Amino acid sequence: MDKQGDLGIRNNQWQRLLRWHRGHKANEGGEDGVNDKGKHISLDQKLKVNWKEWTVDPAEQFYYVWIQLMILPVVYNSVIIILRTCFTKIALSYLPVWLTLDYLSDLMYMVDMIITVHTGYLDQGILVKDLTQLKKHYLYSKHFLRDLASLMPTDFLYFVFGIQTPLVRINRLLRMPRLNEALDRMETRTSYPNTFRISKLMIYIFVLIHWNACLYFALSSYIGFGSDRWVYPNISNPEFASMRRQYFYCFWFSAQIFTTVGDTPLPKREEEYLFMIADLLIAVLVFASIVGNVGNVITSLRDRDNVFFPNHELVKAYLRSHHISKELRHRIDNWYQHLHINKKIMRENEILQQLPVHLRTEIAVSVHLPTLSKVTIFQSCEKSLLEELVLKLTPQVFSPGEFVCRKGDVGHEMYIIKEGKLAVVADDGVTEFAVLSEGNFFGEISILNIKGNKSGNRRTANIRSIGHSDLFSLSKEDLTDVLSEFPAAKSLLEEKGRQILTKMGMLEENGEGEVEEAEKVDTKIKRLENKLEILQTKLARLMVELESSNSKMQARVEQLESEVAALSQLLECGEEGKRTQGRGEGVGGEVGWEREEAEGEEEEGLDAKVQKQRQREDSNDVTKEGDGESTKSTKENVERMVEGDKPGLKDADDQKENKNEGEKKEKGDDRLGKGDGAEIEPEEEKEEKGEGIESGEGRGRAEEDSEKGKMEQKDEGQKNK
Ligand SMILES: Nc1ncnc2c1ncn2[C@@H]1O[C@@H]2COP(=O)(O)O[C@H]2[C@H]1O
Repeated sequence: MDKQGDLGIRNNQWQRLLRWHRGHKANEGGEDGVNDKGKHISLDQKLKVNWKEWTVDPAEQFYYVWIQLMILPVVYNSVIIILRTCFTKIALSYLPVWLTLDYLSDLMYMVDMIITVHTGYLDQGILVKDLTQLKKHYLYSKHFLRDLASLMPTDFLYFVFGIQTPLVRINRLLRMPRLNEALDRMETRTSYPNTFRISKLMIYIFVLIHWNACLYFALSSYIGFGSDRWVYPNISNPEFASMRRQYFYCFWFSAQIFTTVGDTPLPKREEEYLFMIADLLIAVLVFASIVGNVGNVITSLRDRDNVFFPNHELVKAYLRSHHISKELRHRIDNWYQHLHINKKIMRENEILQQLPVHLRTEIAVSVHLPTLSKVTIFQSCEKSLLEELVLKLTPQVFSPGEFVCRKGDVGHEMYIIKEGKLAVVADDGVTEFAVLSEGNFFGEISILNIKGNKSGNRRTANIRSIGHSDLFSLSKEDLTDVLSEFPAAKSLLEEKGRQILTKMGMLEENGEGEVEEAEKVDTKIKRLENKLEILQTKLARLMVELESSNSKMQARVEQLESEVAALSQLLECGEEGKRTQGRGEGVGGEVGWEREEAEGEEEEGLDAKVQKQRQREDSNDVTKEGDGESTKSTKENVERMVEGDKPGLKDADDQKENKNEGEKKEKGDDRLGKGDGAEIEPEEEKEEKGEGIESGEGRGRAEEDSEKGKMEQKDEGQKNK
């Protein structure tokens, strides 16, 4: 196992990947990068800028730095303008300083406009860098108007209101959105977003208290210093005369209103009441936002901890409720403690889940590369495979004395040692056969299906963690995936496993033959499965064809039905003509009516017969789709049936003249009964009789009936004689 590190060092893809990663880092961080051809790009070359075509990428560092610088003039203006306006003494005492700072901030505002006009913007995800387009984009935007208004030379109003009124520069506050942009960018970049958020909130509250303090002083000056307990005390009093005292008193008063809501001197005048009401309303909001923000920060810190480390409190409560032994609880507590103290992050995949795969891969490569580069089997893997592999590793931490796997267990994963020492121990748990350390791997034998392995998918040894050990586990499925694409690594792993198995005497000699046989069977099964799949596809296709031909046949049957209906109508007409004739001849009307009924029923029975016959033909002749045979035969049958029935009817007509009513009725009923019976006959019987017989039977019976009639007629004639 220790020799693993020496193998395959040359041509090591991991090392190359590591070098590539480091090179990447150097390019990102270093002043002087190394270009593709390996030549150094000098700083001079980098600084050679074509100013006419100079544009700024908002994602680059220069823009970030500039926008951070812009925080200064914006904050300066938002704090100092109001201060100088309300505290005239402060304004006049440091006038040269203020004027210098004023115009410096104006200069920065101007430069900011120039930079903004050169800053590219994204159009459909592509950075626009064309200067004419950039100018147009900025000049027609509302930002330009705002920036222009913030830089209007309102200082000329000093000539009207005097130098002690810096309020004329209040338009400089229109650049506040730039401050927000800068803070937002800072928040996304900072490593401590919660601290940053709290600091930002505190700065906003500070500026608010500052403004309130300035206004309080201005209101006190307007009402008269020291005129009541609420306003600023008399400034002629030396105790309250100094500029510092003036400002600090006002700031304290203002902070008192905002924080200890209501615990301030009672207002005396309406102006004071109005000021207090406005302040108290704002104070409520400030208080709410402080509580809300701090609450958010605490929650997000807890969330972060919960994602980084599993929730210990919950587990503790669970263990308590289930009366788990003290010894086991102690072990669990130690495990948590180890994770927290050593900042072991177990849920990497969950934490990085939101990132796109390529970024996750890069992170995984940079975090786990040093460990994996020490594992021999992966040293000659292709880069893409390694990247895939690195995403499949799951970190696991084991405490001292804990068993990672026990002999005889079913193996589901293999392990790579990141840190720590583990021992291959005998069943007594003490006798050590081997010690595995960083960069070694184990647990592969039971998941590799090594030919001739007597233990099958069972663990061949006990593995115990000597101290705390950090492992990566790789599931059987993931390993199989990777190895199926990388047979060299597979045979290396198998070879190592085979060596161990031979040492243990757990490798069967003839195992290979059996395994080969098993493989052959496997391939055969696979082939059969493939064939079955093909057959299934063919069957599906045939079913579709059958369905389409069925629908065609149905359409045809309908057409034929309509034809038969037309034919029977024609027949009816013919019969009716005859009947009228018969009636005219004085034949009994009742007999005629009964015959009509019988005919009607017979015809109905005929229609149904034809339909059934066709349906049967349909089902028999589906495959003969389009050959017209079935249609033809159906037509013929229908015609035959219609014709076959006719003589019967004719004969019956003849009989009517000679038979009495009762006899005639009986015969008509018989015939109907026969027709009905044929209809309700079970399908199997009909099939047995055959269609030809069925249609011929109608005819035969009619003929029989007519013969009978004739014989009876003869008998009667003889009797009469
Ligand atoms: N003598 C040994 N030396 C090193 N590793 C071993 C030894 N015996 C067993 N192992 C490892 O311990 C693992 C236990 O589970 P597996 O049988 O899956 O795979 C085994 C091997 O990777």
